[in-house]
Amino acid sequence: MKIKDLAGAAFPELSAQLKGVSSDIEIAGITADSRQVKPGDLFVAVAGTKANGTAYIADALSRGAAAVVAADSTDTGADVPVFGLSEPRRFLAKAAAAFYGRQPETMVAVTGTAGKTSVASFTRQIWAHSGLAAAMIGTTGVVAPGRNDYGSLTTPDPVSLHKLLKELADAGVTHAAMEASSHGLDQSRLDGVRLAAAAFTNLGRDHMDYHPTVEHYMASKMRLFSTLLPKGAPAVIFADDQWSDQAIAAARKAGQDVRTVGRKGEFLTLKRVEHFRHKQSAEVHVGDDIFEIHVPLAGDFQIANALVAAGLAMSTGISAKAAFSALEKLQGASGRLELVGHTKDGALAYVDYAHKPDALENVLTSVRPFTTGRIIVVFGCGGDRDKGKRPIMGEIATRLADVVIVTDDNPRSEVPEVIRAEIMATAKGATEIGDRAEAIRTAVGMLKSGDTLIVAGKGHEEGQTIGSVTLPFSDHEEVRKALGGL
Ligand SMILES: CC(=O)N[C@H]1[C@@H](OP(=O)(O)OP(=O)(O)OC[C@H]2O[C@@H](n3ccc(=O)[nH]c3=O)[C@H](O)[C@@H]2O)O[C@H](CO)[C@@H](O)[C@@H]1O[C@H](C)C(=O)N[C@@H](C)C(=O)N[C@H](CCC(=O)O)C(=O)O
Ligand SMILES: Nc1ncnc2c1ncn2[C@@H]1O[C@H](COP(=O)(O)OP(=O)(O)OP(=O)(O)O)[C@@H](O)[C@H]1O
Ligand SMILES: N[C@H](CCC[C@H](N)C(=O)O)C(=O)O
Ligand SMILES: [Mg+2]
Repeated sequence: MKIKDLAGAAFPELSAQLKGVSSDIEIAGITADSRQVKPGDLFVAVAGTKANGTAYIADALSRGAAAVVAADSTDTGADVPVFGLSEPRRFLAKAAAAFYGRQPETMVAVTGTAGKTSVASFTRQIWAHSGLAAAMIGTTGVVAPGRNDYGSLTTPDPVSLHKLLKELADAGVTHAAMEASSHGLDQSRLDGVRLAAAAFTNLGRDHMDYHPTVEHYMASKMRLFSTLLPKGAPAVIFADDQWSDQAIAAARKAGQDVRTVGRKGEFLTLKRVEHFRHKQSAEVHVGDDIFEIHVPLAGDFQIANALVAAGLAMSTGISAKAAFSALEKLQGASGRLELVGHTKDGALAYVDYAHKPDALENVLTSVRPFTTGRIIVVFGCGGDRDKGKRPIMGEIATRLADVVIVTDDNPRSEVPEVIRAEIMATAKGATEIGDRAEAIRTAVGMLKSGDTLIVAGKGHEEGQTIGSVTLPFSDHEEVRKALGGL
């Protein structure tokens, strides 16, 4: 593809700079990582959290880059043009979209602190229930007809993302739901995606290592409405969160068709909810119609997620009736309050991905109504991530559970004992067991009839990162092994 076609109408700033021979430069590929440059590639130098890509222009050139885009145009002395653009990350996304050229025709994105993976997964399931070839892209990876790949980032970098979207479109996928993380939005990872609708779930404390303030965190999330979703497109917003009004205001300001869902929702109004052990039923009003919905999952928050997903599906052509009937067969996203097994006398063991305060609070509150005995929780906090959440989570665990075991999550480059001590500081009466497998065995061994065990923080993850090494580890497997050994 020629660089002039890549720039095209999508990036007038670059088109304006292209003249003469440089506009005919043939681009073989695009990357923002100099180490991945192959001869003929376009290297886009972006500023990151650890390094600035401009420092690697020389490296990219030595590997055969055909052109470079950076924040400033500089003369490299080499026979390769360096185009200066004010927003290289945004260009990277637009260029990747143009380079790969195709995406599933109908795409939606969901943002929020908690519930993104669940909503993306439920939306895919509702579409699939209506016979559509549907996919989801998020924390748990990629799920599409005939495809289930484990993932690493919640929102992939733009080059991987658009390569994936083309693959999905080529494989016949027409509908895709993706997660928009605050990092992804802030770093313009999905600026090249054409969205038919978008959603907001809620805002809580997370990623305060990355965002200087909560307002910055919220503003990053709001880019989904203010910058990415086209004017007039449906914006599905969960109405019962304390940040809902701000999200509604952002979407209204951007001229979108705001559709609120929840108890205060006007598009889908939640009336009555009944919680059972493994399922919930609710009454939902849609205009003048009243529906009884049944969701075969535990956890109050799953009703909220199900409504947001139904709102997205209905905003992309699915009828209310079809959306709600699909909810009856919903499968939870892997590791989201997932019942992994039970003891012989019926104590339940769940694996959950709560790794931030609100999520932990929600999950522990959700299991209380059906726990006649004790709630036992095993959790830790990841290293190299927001340290401020550790004491908050310690307090929540001891307030809402009866037995708390503090263990390791992914310590990464941090000293595990230090992370645990920061949690233990507020977790009065908690037991500390660093080895996660041993912590799970101990907790399972304590279970008596009526108890509920929550192993929180790692959900679907299949490894544990200690230092720079990731060893195979699965909470599911450890819980099953421990239950089997009883
Ligand atoms: C903090 C963060 O978001 N980092 C992501 C970001 O890296 P960065 O921009 O900070 O990179 P950097 O190391 O400062 O380097 C700057 C630039 O120089 C380039 N470089 C660097 C070295 C070199 O030799 N040559 C070179 O060209 C890099 O490729 C990069 O383009 O861009 C990279 C490429 O897209 C990502 O891989 C990387 O994710 C790291 C691995 C990460 O852990 N991210 C997490 C925090 C994350 O994004 N999480 C969110 C939210 C999760 C949730 O749901 O809660 C997610 O969407 O997954
Ligand atoms: N709507 C919700 N409100 C509050 N807590 C929720 C909600 N949905 C899920 N949770 C909690 O958050 C955890 C993660 O859920 P999910 O994976 O769907 O969210 P996410 O936004 O994708 O999270 P992440 O950013 O970590 O990928 C769940 O295991 C549960 O504990
Ligand atoms: N996407 C999140 C996942 C955190 C999961 C938790 N197990 C941890 O390692 O902290 C992050 O990278 O911050
Ligand atoms: Mg997620």
